Amino acid sequence: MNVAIVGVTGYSGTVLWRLLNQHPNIQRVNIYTQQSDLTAVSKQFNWVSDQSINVFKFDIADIMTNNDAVFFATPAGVTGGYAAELMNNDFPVIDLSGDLRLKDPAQYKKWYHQEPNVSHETLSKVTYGLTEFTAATATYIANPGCYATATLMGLAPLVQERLIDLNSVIVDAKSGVTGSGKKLSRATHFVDVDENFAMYKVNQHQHIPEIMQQLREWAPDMGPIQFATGLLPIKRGLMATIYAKISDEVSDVDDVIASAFRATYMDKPFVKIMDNQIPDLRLIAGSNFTAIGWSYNPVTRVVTVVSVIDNLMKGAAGQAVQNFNKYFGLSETAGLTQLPDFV
Ligand SMILES: NC(=O)C1=CN([C@@H]2O[C@H](COP(=O)(O)OP(=O)(O)OC[C@H]3O[C@@H](n4cnc5c(N)ncnc54)[C@H](OP(=O)(O)O)[C@@H]3O)[C@@H](O)[C@H]2O)C=CC1
Ligand SMILES: CC(=O)N[C@@H](CCC(=O)OP(=O)(O)O)C(=O)O
Repeated sequence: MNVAIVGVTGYSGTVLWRLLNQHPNIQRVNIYTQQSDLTAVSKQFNWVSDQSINVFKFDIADIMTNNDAVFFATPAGVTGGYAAELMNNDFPVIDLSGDLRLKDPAQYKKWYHQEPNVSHETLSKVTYGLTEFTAATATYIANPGCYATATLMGLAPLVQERLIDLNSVIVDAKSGVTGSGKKLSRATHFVDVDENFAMYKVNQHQHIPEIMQQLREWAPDMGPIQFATGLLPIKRGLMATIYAKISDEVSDVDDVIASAFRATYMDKPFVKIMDNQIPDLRLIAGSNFTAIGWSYNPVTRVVTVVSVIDNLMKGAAGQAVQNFNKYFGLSETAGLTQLPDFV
């Protein structure tokens, strides 16, 4: 198969390039860019690759003619303008941006602070590609946000099995700096990040509506969540710490929680259930794994669930490849067998 990447010089685009070049079912990776100097783009990669680096001017018609699928690793605001054309041509798209994740354009305007340029009808045809839970059936797959992925995976069994008070969820999530992309900003300057820890977008993060949208599919009476995000002084890794009150009706709580997590993720190759061991970021660094552990406090009846991912792998490029594999009926793990770096 031939695949296209748009946004290859960004952090998740670069990781995607590496994964797709090592994918057993992909013969050729074509890069498309809005940059005028195509040689400069190819130089980022050609020193490590014996194969020629194929870089082309961004052109939707060319992408559809010469590829079997396209991955967009572009900032919010780019894919909305091309989505309808790609869908009308039934061309498979895996979109890493947040442009088509929310079904309601008004929500996009509110949380992304941009005019939505996608219709309700187009949005209704998109698959939200949380790979462990959603069948990638539509040609247009919206890859979930990094915080949304870790949070939803940590909450899924608790919400689906109604083990918790649906109005009691508090999430405290933290990410490495690659999560904020390659563009320079004051908040991600080395001097501000190094040996520091800062909260940001508290109660205002754009993944809140995406998380709520999915939680309400699992439990229509799901209450609002409290959601905070912080910037860790590391490059990669994301931890969502989730607090929720266990429902009064649940007894044998430790066993019930363990059974729910094990049943939900029983046959999922990229999910590691740690039970009462709390995972850290090194466990999953550089891999597509999600590791989930928890601790139940019988005094307060609160469970603390910790869900960790590599933001550029399961949080972006890795899950995008997993969505690609599922859409094309390939082995779910194809191209994704990297073990964690551990150190
Ligand atoms: N970083 C992360 O951990 C995660 C990121 N995401 C999402 O994935 C997407 C990419 O993220 P990330 O890699 O961090 O982004 P970066 O900011 O690092 O890179 C984005 C790339 O997109 C291309 N680009 C920039 N502006 C435009 C434009 N106007 N039109 C077309 N292409 C453009 C550029 O690549 P080029 O010049 O090569 O074309 C650029 O390098 C974003 O939507 C982000 O929100 C989702 C989950 C996690
Ligand atoms: C550390 C950091 O800044 N992370 C980014 C997450 C990027 C992302 O996934 O945002 P999209 O919804 O556009 O895909 C943030 O908090 O906005």
